[in-house]
Amino acid sequence: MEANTGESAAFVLAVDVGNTATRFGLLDGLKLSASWEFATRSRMTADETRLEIANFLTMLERDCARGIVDCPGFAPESGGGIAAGPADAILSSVVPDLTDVWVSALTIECARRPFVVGPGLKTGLKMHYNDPSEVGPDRVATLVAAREAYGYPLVVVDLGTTTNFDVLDEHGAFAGGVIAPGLALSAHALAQAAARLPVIEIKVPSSVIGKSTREAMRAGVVLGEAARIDGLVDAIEEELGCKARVIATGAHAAAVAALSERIERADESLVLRGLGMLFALNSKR
Ligand SMILES: Nc1ncnc2c1ncn2[C@@H]1O[C@H](COP(=O)(O)OP(=O)(O)O)[C@@H](O)[C@H]1O
Ligand SMILES: CC(C)(COP(=O)(O)O)[C@@H](O)C(=O)NCCC(=O)O
Ligand SMILES: [K+]
Repeated sequence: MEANTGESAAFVLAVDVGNTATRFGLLDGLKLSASWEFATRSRMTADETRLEIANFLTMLERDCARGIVDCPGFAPESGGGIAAGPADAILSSVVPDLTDVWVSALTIECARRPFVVGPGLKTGLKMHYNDPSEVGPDRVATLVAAREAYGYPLVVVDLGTTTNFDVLDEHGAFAGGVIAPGLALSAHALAQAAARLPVIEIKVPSSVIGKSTREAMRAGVVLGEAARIDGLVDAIEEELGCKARVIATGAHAAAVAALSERIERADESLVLRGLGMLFALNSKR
């Protein structure tokens, strides 16, 4: 097998393994041309993982041919597609049990080892965490893209399995952050702990004073999340000693951004774009 020489292929496959969802991105340089998401399973064989990669690439070829995805170089008729690549990949996994299986599958599918975000990979980000190896690689990739797009000081609120806040200080360094239960997790915790509380769908309630069990729970979970974000952002700014821009990302970003006073906008593809930037940074000689 070829070693990863840093000689770049035309396309880079980015993989973001989250606790709830796994995302693929097809990167054409720093441009995210296409993405695809599927539910993370707690156990997957290397063969099943290869199948997910193959499915994504096959679907991309079809979508390019149909003009659904605008990535001309990936279309088989222009010499792109599966036969031509991608020969390079970069992985972020916050599920340690799945990391090895993804590395094996990507190594086989791309014929060289993928870059893995973690200790040893250049990020260009100064980390003020007691043990920087503790920081989730998704947070690192998110911040790399967010810093480029929005500058600093900055707070990125990632509304996924957890609601985590990633803070860039006035020098653009990772100052640390906050990890709180995510929206679905909060809703499930309520249902699990109290016999009369149902599992609710995450939706914005029509009023903060709930007139039914479900509406009251939605106020607690969804409106509560927005209030928590606004309150914590104020506290973060106080501790930083300066004002910061606030961007939301993750599955629930758009819904919560609309409810928050402090979130300026939702930007869902930060992790995948950050992976593209990290790939570029590390494949340069
Ligand atoms: N197919 C799905 N299955 C379960 N949860 C989903 C699904 N699609 C969206 N969600 C919601 O998205 C959240 C996960 O968001 P995401 O940003 O993908 O997180 P992660 O990066 O942690 O996997 C879940 O907590 C849930 O509320
Ligand atoms: C904070 C996280 C659980 C977020 O994961 P996600 O919600 O995206 O699945 C993940 O980044 C993680 O496991 N981090 C390690 C702990 C830390 O960053 O301090
Ligand atoms: K998250």
